[in-house]
Parts: sequence; C-alpha cells; structure tokens
Amino acid sequence: MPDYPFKRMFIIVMDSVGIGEAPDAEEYGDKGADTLGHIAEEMNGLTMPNMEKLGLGNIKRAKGIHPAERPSAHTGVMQEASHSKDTMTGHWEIMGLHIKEPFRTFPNGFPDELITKLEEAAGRSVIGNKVASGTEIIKELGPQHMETGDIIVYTSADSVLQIAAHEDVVPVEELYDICKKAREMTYEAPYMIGRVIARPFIGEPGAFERTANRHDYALKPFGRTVMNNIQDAGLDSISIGKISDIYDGEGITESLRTSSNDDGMDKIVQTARKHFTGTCFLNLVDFDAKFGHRRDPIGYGKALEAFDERLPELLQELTDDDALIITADHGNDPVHHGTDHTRELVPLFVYTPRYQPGSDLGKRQTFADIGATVADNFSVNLPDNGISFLKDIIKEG
Ligand SMILES: O=P(O)(O)O[C@H]1O[C@H](CO)[C@@H](O)[C@H]1O
Ligand SMILES: [Mn+2]
Ligand SMILES: [Mn+2]
Repeated sequence: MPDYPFKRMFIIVMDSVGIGEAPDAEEYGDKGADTLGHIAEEMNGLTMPNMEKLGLGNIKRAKGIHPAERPSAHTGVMQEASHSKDTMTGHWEIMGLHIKEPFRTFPNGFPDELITKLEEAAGRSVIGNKVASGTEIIKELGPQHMETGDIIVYTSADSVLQIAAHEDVVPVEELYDICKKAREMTYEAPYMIGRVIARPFIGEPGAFERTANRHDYALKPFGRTVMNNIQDAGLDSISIGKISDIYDGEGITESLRTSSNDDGMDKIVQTARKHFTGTCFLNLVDFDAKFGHRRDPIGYGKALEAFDERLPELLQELTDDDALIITADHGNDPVHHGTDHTRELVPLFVYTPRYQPGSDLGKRQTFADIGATVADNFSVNLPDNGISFLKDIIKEG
C-alpha cells in the first residue's frame, strides 16, 4: 500500500444536526431554522464538553456551549450546493455529487395511477396516501389496517414512498416484497422517487411501536461517487448504519447495520480497533428519525449529549494514521413548523491526532469538499465538485 497522509478516514454524519439557517433557507420556508441553537435553548444549555474541545463553540453560538481556547480539531461550516434538503442529496454531495434537480415530492399524495398499480401488485388496498408523520399515521390508521389488511402508504416533504404495516398482519418479508415492487415502479420519470421505505410496526392499538426492521430502497447515486473510486482502488469503504441504503450499496465494501446511535458508536469503535485502509462512514439517524421529525427538542438534546459522552471512546482508538470528520447532512429543527428537514448550514470538524489542530477551514460552498479531501488523501480521481482541504489539515506542528 502506498503511504497516504491518512491510512484511515472516519466520517460521522450526525443526521440532521444543522447549525443555523443556510443563506437560501427562505426558498425552503426555513428562515430562522437553527437545529442546534434551538435545542440548546430548549435544554436551557447543552452539555457537550467533548464536542466543545473539538471546537463546537468556535463555529456555533449555542446556550451552554463555549468556544475552546485551542480547539483540538480543524473546524469549519458547510453550505449545501444541491437544491434539496433530503438525506440522499446531502450524503451524495458529501461524496462529490451535485444534484441540480431535486427528487420529486408528493405534497398531495401519490397519483391514482400509481396507487392502483401498487394495489394490483400487492394484492392489498392502500389507505392513507398523504403527507404524514410515521408515528401519527399508524396511530390513526393502524386499527383499520389491522382489521382489513390494507397497507398504509404515506409520504413527507422528502421524496419518499413509505409503506407501514403491522408485522402480524403483513409479515415483514411480504412487506419487503411489496416495497421492492413499489421501487420497481418508481425508478423512472415521471416518479423518480428518492426512497421507498418499509415501515413495519408491532403492538396493540394506542401502543404501536415501529421496529428496527425498517428497510430503505433507494435510487442509485446519479453519478460515480468518491466511494466508487475508493472501492475501485482496492481500498476499504466500510459503511455503518444507513450509509449502505443511502448509496444503494454503491462503492461499499462492507456494511454493518445498526439499531440506534449507541449501536452505531459501538460499531465504529469496534471498527477502529481493526486494521483497514480506506474509509469508515457512519450515519447516526436517531437525531433525525427519533427526535427531529418528532419535534422533540429535549429528546434531541439528550441524544446530542449522549453522543458527546461516547465520543472519547472513539478518539482513544485513533492513531497518527487516522482522521475523523464529523458533519451533518441537513437540519431538522425540532421547534420549526411542520415535521420535516430544514435548510441549514452544517458543522465540519476534522480531528487528526498526528497533525497540528485548529485550522479554520472557513465557510465551504459545498459538502463535496469532504469527498474531494478524501479522494485527495487516497490519490483517487477527484470528484467534479468540491475543493480538497487536505493541505490545511496536514500541517506539522
Ligand atoms: O415520519 P417518519 O415515518 O419517521 O418519516 C421520516 O423518515 C423519512 C425518511 O428518513 C422522512 O422522509 C420522514 O418522513
Ligand atoms: Mn438525514
Ligand atoms: Mn429525515
């Protein structure tokens, strides 16, 4: 193996942890959105000493978060170049793509023609077919679904077709099968839906619970990502959590599923104890799915503090050959109107044990600067978008 500046690059996406409105937030109805800032207010101060050490307070003013005199990471702020605020677009941009046309959304539900096709393929009727929060719609329609066996179809401000069904009414394998058929129907125009998602749940009316058997069927990235280049170079591209779903398995050499943020942290720490050369890419989805969409700022705040507490375990495992990048894919301000993502700036931390920390990476114009940096580090083709900041993070002390 050639000598790379970093043998291993770890990337953590704190799903939806935005740090304030993006310059174009108004176009998305998101003026004033500030996921981290508003959570800190609601919590009457956040306690995140480890992120503080990295320099959280140096890039973001938030109650309880103080600037570090000498941040132990390089820090910056990133703006999304692509015209969307969904998870796939954010992640694909991180790995070098620029999505000009947002995926199609269905604010009035899916067209009758599609629903009819889906009903025929599933052999079940569809109920719902509207924009809804997943936990609310199973409360509302779960009892009817249990009586009739009809499937609950819903969407959100994201480009998603979600199908909810009780595991005792529609066995998980059948639900997956229906979702695969829905996926087949919606790859192409006029639909081009970002993701079809299986949403199984269990329990009795009034006490339904969604299970970890959620499964996402995504579109393939619209172009080659830096992860493809990493894989083609014979390097490791390890995915933890939803990453594999988000890139539809493209450019991934090994995938580890997770059941929670904590499990994600367990798995990244275990991976850091192993030898590999390449990237290890983790998505922590609880912030978004369990708290942001649920508009639960206190739950969200506690999850941030829990993440902060787990961080030293990972930092301890990192050697002089490693870099750790921490960022986010969009916002999801739990005090903002609605229940969906918010167009926000995201944080950028780069922790490199070997090199002198504290570079100000400034305000980056695209998330793809991360992909460009990763490609630059491993001497693979640079993406068409993004500017590498590799030279700024490998200054000797
Ligand atoms: O409300 P639930 O079902 O959690 O759905 C949320 O999760 C979806 C995919 O992450 C988003 O599009 C949003 O609709
Ligand atoms: Mn996301
Ligand atoms: Mn989301």
